[in-house]
Amino acid sequence: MLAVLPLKSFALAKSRLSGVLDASLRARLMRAMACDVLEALLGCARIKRIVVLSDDLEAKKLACGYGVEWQSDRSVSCRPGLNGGLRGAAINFVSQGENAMLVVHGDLPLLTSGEIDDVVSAWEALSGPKRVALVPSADRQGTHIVLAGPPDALDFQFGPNSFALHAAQAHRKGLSLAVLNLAGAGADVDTERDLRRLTAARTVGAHTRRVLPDITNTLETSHWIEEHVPEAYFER
Ligand SMILES: Nc1nc2c(ncn2[C@@H]2O[C@H](COP(=O)(O)OP(=O)(O)OP(=O)(O)O)[C@@H](O)[C@H]2O)c(=O)[nH]1
Ligand SMILES: O=C(O)[C@H](O)COP(=O)(O)O
Repeated sequence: MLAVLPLKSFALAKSRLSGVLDASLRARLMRAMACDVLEALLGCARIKRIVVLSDDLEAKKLACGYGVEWQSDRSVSCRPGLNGGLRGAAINFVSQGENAMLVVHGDLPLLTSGEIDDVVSAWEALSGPKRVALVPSADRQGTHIVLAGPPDALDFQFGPNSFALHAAQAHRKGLSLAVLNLAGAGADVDTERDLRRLTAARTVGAHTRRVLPDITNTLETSHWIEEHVPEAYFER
């Protein structure tokens, strides 16, 4: 099984956390989560090929360090963004004879090799020429994992409401579909609320766990400021 880990530039990642974490801590967090996801993929025996898809040279270095492949968005697609890059990569994988493609997002620090294995098993249990397994976010708005066979079976529609869009597309195209609700894979890190959940979680990946003390400190400091420094003190 081929797995693709798409990564936006670490310096630009997690922009929705810019109100709570500074740029350097956001980049460290994203890098750590990507390492944990890569290690979960490497720990799953059924994953035989891993490709990091990113225009970021730091992500390229990370891929090389783990001995996995790297492809740039730009080299596989002229359409910018996550969906364009994944579509271009999928078309190339079809021409290379790959029969399926597992897309796993990089901001899933609770993901385990066992959950990846569950997704592959659910997909393998489907019948029909075109099969798709989806793992939605815990709130069922986003999609965190897609396993599509053949790789171009689904047009990727990551963005707002992506789970409903992916499921509706699969239905419209007559694809066999499996949906898995998974605790680790369902938990990404986009908002301050997600960060607070992450600091309280028990089974966080080892790399992300090492960044948590600094995140906890930052959250506690901003909480202290909110409690003790009245809004009126801030210059407008
Ligand atoms: N290759 C590639 N990966 C991307 C791109 N945009 C997002 N990703 C990756 O797709 C996955 C899901 O991304 P998001 O949840 O939107 O994360 P994000 O873009 O860092 O978060 P925000 O900046 O807060 O929107 C993560 O692994 C990202 O690194 C892109 O343009 N190209
Ligand atoms: O579906 C998506 O676009 C991404 O996975 C982000 O999902 P989210 O809504 O859980 O952030």
